Amino acid sequence: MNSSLLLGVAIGIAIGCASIFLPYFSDRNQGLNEGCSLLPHRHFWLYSKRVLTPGGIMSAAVEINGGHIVSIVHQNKTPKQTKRAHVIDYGNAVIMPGLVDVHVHLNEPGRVEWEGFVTGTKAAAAGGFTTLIDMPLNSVPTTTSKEAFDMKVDAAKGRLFVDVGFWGGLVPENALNNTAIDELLQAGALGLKSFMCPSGINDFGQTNASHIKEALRILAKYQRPLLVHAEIPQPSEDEKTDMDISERRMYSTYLRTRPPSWEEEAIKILIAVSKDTHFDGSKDGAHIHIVHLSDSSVSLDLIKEAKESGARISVETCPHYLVFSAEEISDGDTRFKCAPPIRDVLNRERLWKALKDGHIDMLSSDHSPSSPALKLLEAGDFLRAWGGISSLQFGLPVTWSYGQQHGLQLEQLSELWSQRPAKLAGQHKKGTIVTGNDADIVVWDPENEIQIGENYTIYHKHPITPYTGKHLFGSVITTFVRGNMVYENGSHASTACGVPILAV
Ligand SMILES: NC(=O)N[C@H]1NC(=O)NC1=O
Ligand SMILES: [Zn+2]
Ligand SMILES: [Zn+2]
Repeated sequence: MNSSLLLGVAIGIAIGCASIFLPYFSDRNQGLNEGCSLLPHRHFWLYSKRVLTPGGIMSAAVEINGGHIVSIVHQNKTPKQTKRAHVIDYGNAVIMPGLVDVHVHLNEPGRVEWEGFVTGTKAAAAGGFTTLIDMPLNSVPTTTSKEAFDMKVDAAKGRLFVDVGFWGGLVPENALNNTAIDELLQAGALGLKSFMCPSGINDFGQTNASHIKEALRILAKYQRPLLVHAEIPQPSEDEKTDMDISERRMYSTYLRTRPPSWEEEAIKILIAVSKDTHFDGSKDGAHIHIVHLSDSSVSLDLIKEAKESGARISVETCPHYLVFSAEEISDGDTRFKCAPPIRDVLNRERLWKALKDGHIDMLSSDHSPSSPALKLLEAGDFLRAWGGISSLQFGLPVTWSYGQQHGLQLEQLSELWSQRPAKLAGQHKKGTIVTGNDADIVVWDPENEIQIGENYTIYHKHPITPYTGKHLFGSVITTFVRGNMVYENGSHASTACGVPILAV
């Protein structure tokens, strides 16, 4: 045999072997970045008797390849394991879209002692969240310029266990500067966020109607939303400046300082502003999203009316407004301090009704922790403590457990936590289990009982939370982000392979 023939035979054998083993190799290795996933496969099937799809909950197998959902097969049996694709049979556990939280304060760079990309996204993964959208405060600098935005994205690289997008900040300093806003949006901000009252952070000032109107003009062009903390301080008759600590410890004092009229006034102005946002003949208009609605009375009625008359307005509420009530908050227990405040039981029950009836579009955590000292737990001073509740990891079991008592179906819960928030953030490949979408999935057991406490690992930077001691239903088994198994039963992937999501 001459040498060229020998070479030909050798190549032939090599190709033959490769084609026999190629499917196996490609499954194990193609696109697989060591450490990103607890599962050494890129091509696999997830099977369970309860897969939540837009067509309902069904017994099905979901095929995942290269980070995407490539098929969904309605079947009553687990698929056969092949050399090409690995199969995980989750039995009766629920397979549903990973949760998307559009309102999280990760506080990095600059205030990593409050929370951070690593701790926050590990908590998210353990709670079944696959995408977070980070607020432009309380990091240092606040995300109000292109430079600050680029710093934020740089700080996030290699530190994310789930995917994270970013809202830019709208403040008086940039609101009337079209170039600055353009640059922020071109850098990749998914939309803007502003406050109509003091934010608690010095370099994030409050905006007025003119600032908001000017920003909406630019946002409409990009078709990205403006998120607004809708409270405007109202003059009050019993405003006292000389309260002693015993008065400042009372929850009723704090509640009186931020009445529903603050929310009402802001929402009235936003509705008025939103009426004419069809700038330059644009037919879609700008989108205003009201964050963390607490008042379910006049404020909610105003929103309902505006929506009925065609305004492009959406609204979120948070688990703490749905679970707790003013009546049960002990004086001095500043773990419950947030803004707007948690109101009475009647208010809470009306929020549930609005959620069930579809008047509230989505849920978000408003996870806004601080370092423990700032919560002033010892003094219990409600007026001076940091306002913000730490809760990111518990969103799913909390809203499922209390939602069940209020007749909320699993399909509705998934719309509120995944489908609608993904849409708000412009993430059309996320939020639903459909062919072609990112394989962002949570597998969980809705019947399993847990207690937030000693035997429950909290991954937030600080464990301080008003949910401590709560008995809940629902435990997360596995979380997949773009096909990477980033969390399973108490373990995270060794490498942080979540990516910063930039608007294009
Ligand atoms: N700055 C900040 O995170 N504030 C948040 N905390 C809170 O309770 N409401 C908010 O808007
Ligand atoms: Zn807010
Ligand atoms: Zn917030």
